[in-house]
Amino acid sequence: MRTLDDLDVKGRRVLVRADLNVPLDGERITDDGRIRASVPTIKALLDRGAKVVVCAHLGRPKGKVNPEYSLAPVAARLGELLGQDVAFAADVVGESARSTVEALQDGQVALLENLRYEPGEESKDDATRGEFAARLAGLAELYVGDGFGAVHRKHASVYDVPGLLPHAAGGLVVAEVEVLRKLTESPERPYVVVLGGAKVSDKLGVIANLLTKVDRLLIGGGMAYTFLKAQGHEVGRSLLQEDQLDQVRGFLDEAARRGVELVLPVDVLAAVTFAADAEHDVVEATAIPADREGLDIGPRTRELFAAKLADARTVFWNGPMGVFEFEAFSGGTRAVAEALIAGDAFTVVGGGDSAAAVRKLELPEDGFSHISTGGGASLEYLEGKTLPGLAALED
Ligand SMILES: Nc1ncnc2c1ncn2[C@@H]1O[C@H](COP(=O)(O)OP(=O)(O)OP(=O)(O)O)[C@@H](O)[C@H]1O
Ligand SMILES: O=C(O)[C@H](O)COP(=O)(O)O
Repeated sequence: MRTLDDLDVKGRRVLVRADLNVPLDGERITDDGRIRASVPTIKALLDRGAKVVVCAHLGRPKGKVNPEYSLAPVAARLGELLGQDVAFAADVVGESARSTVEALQDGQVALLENLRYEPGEESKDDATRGEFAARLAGLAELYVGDGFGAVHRKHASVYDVPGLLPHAAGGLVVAEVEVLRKLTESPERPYVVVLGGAKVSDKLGVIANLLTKVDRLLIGGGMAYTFLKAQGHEVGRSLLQEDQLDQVRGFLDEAARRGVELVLPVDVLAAVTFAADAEHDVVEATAIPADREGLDIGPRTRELFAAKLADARTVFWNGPMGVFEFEAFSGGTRAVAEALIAGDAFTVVGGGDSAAAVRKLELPEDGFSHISTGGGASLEYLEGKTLPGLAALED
C-alpha cells in the first residue's frame, strides 16, 4: 500500500475517509477515541499544505437524512483537537459540500455530513454505489483511506472512491494492519478470542473461520444468548438472532470436533427492563426467566472467563460483556479487561465501544498491547479475509 509519503498533497484537495463513528448521548460525544485516532493523519496533511476534506459515517441512518446521526458535534470536537476551525458541510455531495470545499485554502479542513445519509454509500448495486462514489470523488483530487474501523465494508467511500482517485493509506490504517498481522502470522498459544457486544448478526459470521485458528473462544455480551438458545435454553427477552440458530448449532458441533474450547456464560444478570436502574438478579444462564433480559455476565462467569484467560499467550477481545454504559451492568466487561491487564499475553482490544469501555471504566490503556479502532474490521481481518477497503488501497 502507498502511504502519505507517496502523495504530493501541497495545494491539493485530499479526501480522507476516516472512522468517526463515536458513541453519542444526544449531541454529547461520550468517547472521542476514534476522533483522536484520526487526528494524526489529518494533521500531517494540513501541515503539508493540503486542503483536507474529511468524510465519515455515524451510526446506521440507512440512506436517509436523520438529524440524530449528524456529524456536527464531531466537527466541533475535531476542531478542538486540531486547534483550528473545521468547516462543516450540511450535506454530503450537494451544494453545501461543493461550496465548503471550494472555499478551502491550503492548510484548511472541512468535514462532510454523514455519508450514510446517502443511499448510494451502502448500496449493494455497483452502479448506484459507483454513481455516488463519482460525485464524492469529484470533490477532491487525491484520496486517503484512514477509516480502519470501516475497511470491512464494501461501501462507496471505502471501496469505490479509491478506484477513481490517486490514493494512499493513512497512518492509522498502516499501524492497525501492522499489529493485526502479528496475530494472523504465528500467534503464541494458547490463542484466545473473547467476543461480546451487540452486532450479533454481523459478527456471528466470523466464528466459523475463527474456529480454525484459535484454541479457545469465550462468548459473552449480547452474543451469548443465541448460543444459549441454540443449546435449548430459555433466554427470555435477551438479544437473540433467531435466524442464525442453526448456524450457531453448527459452530457448537464444529468446536467440539476441532477440540476448540467454546466457553459460554454460566450465570447472567437478568433485568426486568433495559435501563440503568433496572431491577435485576443473578440467574443461571440456563434458566433466564421469560420476562427478563440478560444485560451482563454474572459473577461466576467473570471468574470462569478470568481463569480461561490466565494462561493465554495471545488474546483478541471484541465486544463488551454487558451493557457497560450502565454502571450496574459493567462488572463483566471490567472483569475481562482486568484479567487481560493482569496476564502477560499479547492483548489486542478492538472496537468502538470496546475501546470506549476501557476508557469509561478508567482502566489503564497501556495495560493492553494494542487498542484497535476496529471491531468488526479487526475480526474480519483476523479471519484472513480480503477486506474491501484494504484491497482498494493496494495497487
Ligand atoms: N447483553 C447485552 N444486551 C444488549 N446489548 C449489549 C449486551 N452486551 C453488550 N451490549 C452492547 O454492545 C454494544 C457494543 O457492541 P458492538 O458489537 O458495537 O462492539 P464494538 O466494540 O463497538 O465493535 P464495532 O467497532 O464492531 O462496533 C454496547 O453498546 C453494549 O451496551
Ligand atoms: O463501529 C464500527 O465497527 C465501524 O464504524 C463500522 O460501523 P458499521 O458496523 O455500522 O458498519
